[in-house]
Amino acid sequence: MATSRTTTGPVNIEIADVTKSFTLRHQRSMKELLVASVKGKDLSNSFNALDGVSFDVHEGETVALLGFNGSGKSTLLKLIAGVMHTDGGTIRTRGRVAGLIEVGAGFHPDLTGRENVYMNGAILGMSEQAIEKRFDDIVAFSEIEKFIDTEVKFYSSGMFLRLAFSVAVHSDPEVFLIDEILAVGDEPFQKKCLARIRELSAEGRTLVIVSHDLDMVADLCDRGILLEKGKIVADGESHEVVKQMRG
Ligand SMILES: Nc1ncnc2c1ncn2[C@@H]1O[C@H](COP(=O)(O)OP(=O)(O)OP(=O)(O)O)[C@@H](O)[C@H]1O
Repeated sequence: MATSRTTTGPVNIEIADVTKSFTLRHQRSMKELLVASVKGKDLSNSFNALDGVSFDVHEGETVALLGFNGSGKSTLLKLIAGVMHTDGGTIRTRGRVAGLIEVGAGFHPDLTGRENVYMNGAILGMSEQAIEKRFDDIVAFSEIEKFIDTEVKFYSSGMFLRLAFSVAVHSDPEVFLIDEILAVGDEPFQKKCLARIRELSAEGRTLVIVSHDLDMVADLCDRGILLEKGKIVADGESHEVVKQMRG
């Protein structure tokens, strides 16, 4: 069960009135385009994946981003991670942010696991000495010792996850963002990751997690934020918000 935590610490993530829109691209025939231009009809199909989203996350909070498919959870996490930019509003983060957003993202396919650990560690703000010092621990946690000198293009998605998760937790992040990807790990590794995530949370790190495993995230996180069509419709104790989501 999640324990209740104080939310009066410093703000780690500040999200103010964020909007993000995407354009749906349809194949159009020349005739359709011609008719539309004569009639002055707009065929572009832009929609708001996020629409005026605002909330703060305080240091040490554990937050589950909840919502059905397409509600905007991953988009929001990508914006917080800085791998995508907002169309409106602002996002500010404080401290080192480590994001596990897409399996294999940030890894270079032609480099070996070892080379990617160094590259990824540097991207996450670790010095070369810090990576050297933690290298053996990183590899041991990932349990892919045998493949560490293999080019990662030959890795399975579970092996990517193992290495990426291991580098991220050893980079000592203040803010840890995780999107669904734990699902590609096998059960023993998922359990090990969850135990490590619980340790990070007990140490007072800030976590924001997206998962469709509602019972797992509700237990892991104190707070749940429910998105529906890009808007926040509930923000409260995680089990309560999951209950609301399930109707
Ligand atoms: N790069 C993109 N280009 C166009 N549309 C996008 C892009 N990324 C996301 N979308 C759209 O934005 C909406 C929100 O997507 P997002 O991936 O954030 O939802 P989600 O809540 O994470 O969904 P899921 O539970 O299915 O993973 C969806 O309609 C999706 O199709």
